[in-house]
Amino acid sequence: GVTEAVISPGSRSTPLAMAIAAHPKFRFWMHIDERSAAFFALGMAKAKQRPIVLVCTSGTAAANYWPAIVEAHYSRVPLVVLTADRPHELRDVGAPQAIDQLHLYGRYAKWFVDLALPEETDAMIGYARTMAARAAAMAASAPAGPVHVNAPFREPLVPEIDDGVWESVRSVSKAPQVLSGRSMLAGDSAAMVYEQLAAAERGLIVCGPLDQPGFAEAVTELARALDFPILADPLSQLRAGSHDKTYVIDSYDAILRQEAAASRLVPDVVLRFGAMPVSKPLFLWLKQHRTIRQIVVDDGGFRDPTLAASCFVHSDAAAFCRQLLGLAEPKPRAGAWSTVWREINALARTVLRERLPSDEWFEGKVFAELAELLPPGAALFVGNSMPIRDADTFFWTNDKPIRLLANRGANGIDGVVSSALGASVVTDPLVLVIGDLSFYHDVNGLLAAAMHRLSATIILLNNNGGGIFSFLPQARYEGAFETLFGTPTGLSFHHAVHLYGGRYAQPHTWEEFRRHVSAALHSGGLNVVEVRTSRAENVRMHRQLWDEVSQEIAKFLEQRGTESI
Ligand SMILES: Cc1ncc(C[n+]2csc(CCOP(=O)(O)OP(=O)(O)O)c2C)c(N)n1
Ligand SMILES: C=C(O[C@H]1C=C[C@H](C(=O)CCC(=O)O)[C@@H](C(=O)O)[C@@H]1O)C(=O)O
Ligand SMILES: [Mg+2]
Repeated sequence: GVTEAVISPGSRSTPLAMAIAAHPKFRFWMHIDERSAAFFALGMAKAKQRPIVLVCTSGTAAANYWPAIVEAHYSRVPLVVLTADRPHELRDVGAPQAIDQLHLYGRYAKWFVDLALPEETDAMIGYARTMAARAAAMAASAPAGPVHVNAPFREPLVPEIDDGVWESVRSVSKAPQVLSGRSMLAGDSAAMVYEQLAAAERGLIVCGPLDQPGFAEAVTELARALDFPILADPLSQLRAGSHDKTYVIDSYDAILRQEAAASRLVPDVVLRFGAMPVSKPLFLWLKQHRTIRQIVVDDGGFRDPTLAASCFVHSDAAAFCRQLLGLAEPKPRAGAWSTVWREINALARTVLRERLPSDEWFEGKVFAELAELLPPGAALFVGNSMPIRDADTFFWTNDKPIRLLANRGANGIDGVVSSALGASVVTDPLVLVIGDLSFYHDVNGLLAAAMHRLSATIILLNNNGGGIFSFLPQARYEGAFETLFGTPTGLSFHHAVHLYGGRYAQPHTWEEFRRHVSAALHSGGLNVVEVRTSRAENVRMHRQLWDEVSQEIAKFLEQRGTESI
C-alpha cells in the first residue's frame, strides 16, 4: 500500500531512484533540498495517513532529513526513509561523501536496518522484499512513525530493471490483540474506565490533536451519553464538520484564563484522547488540580506532561469510544454541569467574535474570517507560534468539513511551508497560515510548488519578527528583547514569492483580504497573501479581548450566585 515517494537527486541512490521511477504503481516528487523534501513527505504522509518513502544519497543529504524525522517521531507520522550509502569497505576510510549513517536518526527512527549489499539471487531478492514489507509495516503500526533503511550500494549503480520484478511483495497484517489472563495489563479497560466515568458528577472529555475518520462522531455521541462537555483542540477535527457539536467547547483557552471560572469548573474526571492540546492555560489547569482523575486514551506511549494521569489506555480512539458506548446506560443527568460549560462557552465565543476589530489588522481575526471563507473539504494548515494559538482561540465550531493540520510533534517553526505543500498534494484547496520567521525558515520549500505545479494559498502574518515572544516575560527586557527574541528581519517577501513563480498580494483592508483569499482559492497555483501587523498591537488586542471575556464571565458567575456549579 506504499505508492508515493519523495526523491532528492544523487548518484549513490541511483538504484533506488530508477527503480521507483520505473515502478508501475509508484508516484514520486523530486525535491532538491533534503530538509524541505523530508518535511514535504511528512506533510503528505500526515494528510494521507499512510507511509511515504524518502530517498536520498549518502552524506549530509541524509543528515538534512533529521528535523523532519524528529517531527514525524513526535507527531506519529509514518515515513520510510531510504538513505543510500557507501559499501562497508568505503566506510570510515576517508572515502568521499561517506558519513556514518548507522542509526543516523537515533531513537527517532522506530526501526533501523543497514541492508545487506544487493545480490541477484532468489534468497536475497526475497530478503529485500521482506525488509521492504517490514519497513512499511513498522512505519504504519501504531504509534506510527519514521523507519530508517540504510542501503549500501557498490558501483556500477545503474540497475538493469526487468519488468518481471514487479511481482507482489510480502504483506503484513495485524489481528485484534487479546490480553492473556496473566497479562501485566489491566483487564477490561472499557469496563474499568466506564465505571469511573459513570460515577463522576463533573466529567470532561478533552480531545487533543487527532485525525481519525469516525472519531468525531463517536466521541460526540459518547459526550451526549455521559453528558460530559468536550474541550476540543483545533487539531482534534471536532471544530469543523457535520457531527453533533452540542457538547463541543471551543473557547476554553479564554475561559480558563479567568480565575473564577477556572476554579469553579474543576472536573472530577477527565477522559483525554490523543496528545495534550496546544492551550497552555488548559495544561496548567489540569496540572494544578491533582484531584482530577485523568484517563489518557492514546494509540501507544505515555503522553501526559501533567504527570498526573492515573490511567493509560492504549487503544484506537474511535473504537474505545464505541466500547464505552456499548456499556453506557441511559442515565439522564441533571445537566447543570454541562449546561454551565455550554453557557460560559457561548458567552466567551460571543464576546470574542463581537469584539474583534472591524477595521484594524488583528492576527486572530484571520481565523474567524477563514471559517467563513474556506469551502467544505478544504484543509487549513496552521503554523506554530501564534498562528496555532490563534486558531485555538478564534477558529470556532462550524458545520463545514474542514481539516486542520499542523506540525505539533516538536512545535518547530522549520519546514512548515514544505509540510503544507506536501499536504496540498492530498487535499485541495489548502490554506496555510504562517508567521514571517517560520516562512523565512523554509522559504525555499516553495520550489515544490513551482516544480510540481501545486496549489496552496499561504496567508503570511508578517509582524516582522517572533510575535509570540512579546507575550512572554522576556518582553520586559527592553534592551535585549528585540535583538535576542524579536529578531526583526525587515524582509520584503514578495521577491521570494515571485522567485518561485507565485502570485503575491498585500491587502490593506479586511474587504481586500477576503477578496484576495477568495480569488486565490478559485485560481489555484501558489498564492501568498501577506498581512502586515504589529507585534505590540497584537499583544494589546489579545489582552484586551481576554480581559473583556473575563469581565463578562465574572458577571455571569455573579448572576448565577455563589452556589457551586
Ligand atoms: C526550528 C525552531 N527554531 C526556533 C523555535 C523557537 N520559536 C518558537 S516560535 C518562534 C518565533 C516564530 O515567529 P513567527 O513565525 O514570525 O511567528 P509569530 O510568533 O510572529 O506568530 C521561535 C523562534 C522553534 N519553535 N523552532
Ligand atoms: C518560543 C518557544 O515556545 C514557547 C512560546 C510560547 C509558549 C507559552 O508560554 C505561551 C503562553 C500562552 O500560550 O499563554 C511556551 C510554552 O508553551 O511554555 C513555548 O515554549 C520556545 O522556543 O520554546
Ligand atoms: Mg512573526
